[in-house]
Amino acid sequence: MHIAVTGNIGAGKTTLTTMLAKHYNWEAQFEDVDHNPYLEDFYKDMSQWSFALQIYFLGSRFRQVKEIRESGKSVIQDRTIYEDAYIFAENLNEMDLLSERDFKNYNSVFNLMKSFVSAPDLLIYLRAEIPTLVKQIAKRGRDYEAEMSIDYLQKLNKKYDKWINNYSEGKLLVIDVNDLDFVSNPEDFGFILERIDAELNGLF
Ligand SMILES: Nc1ncnc2c1ncn2[C@@H]1O[C@H](COP(=O)(O)OP(=O)(O)O)[C@@H](O)[C@H]1O
Ligand SMILES: Nc1ncnc2c1ncn2[C@H]1C[C@H](O)[C@@H](COP(=O)(O)O)O1
Repeated sequence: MHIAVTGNIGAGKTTLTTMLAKHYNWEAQFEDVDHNPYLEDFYKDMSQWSFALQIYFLGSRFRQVKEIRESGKSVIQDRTIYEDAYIFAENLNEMDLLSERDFKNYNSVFNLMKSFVSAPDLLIYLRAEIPTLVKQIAKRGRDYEAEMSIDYLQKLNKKYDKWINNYSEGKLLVIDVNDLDFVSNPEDFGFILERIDAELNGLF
């Protein structure tokens, strides 16, 4: 079984993925952030590093998909390969931070990879408004994310909502996390578990 947690930067994906992996005894697959060779440079100069970063994330995400498929285990994944292409790369192109030529090149690789990728059995979307995202990004405190603009987060949020509204590849659970503190409030975590259990029952 393949479960994936999706959502904008700071929505709580890594935190929830960790908690769910522990609760259900699933294996967790996390994003390649701490050892990512481009991320810090990307935030300093998006235009210069966007293509290199997108190719890096694409490769790393495809490796995860391959591992999930080959493992035969129940795996929960922190962010999907679709988000790299449909949210981040597309947005960078629209912001003129990823050239037409590089975006075309990127998409031809992504489309090739996509034919080998199966959608997760369950996609959990953590929907968060900008103030929630800003608060949680600050709480996490990565130096290179400190200057992230509201405009960038807003554009990504719009893309997420559009993508999720049209998502039909598999089961989808949308959780509004604006008023949920699943980190320190067991009732809020319980509410999320109830909703996931209902979806999982429908899978088998
Ligand atoms: N619903 C929540 N309530 C309280 N704190 C949260 C919530 N979701 C995330 N956080 C906190 O916000 C920060 C960012 O969360 P994180 O899981 O790293 O987000 P993401 O992986 O989506 O970027 C972490 O410090 C986390 O503990
Ligand atoms: N495909 C991507 N393009 C640009 N930036 C990306 C991409 N995937 C992840 N990121 C960034 C956003 C955050 O700064 C870190 C970690 O993501 P998070 O949503 O906080 O887990 O990587």
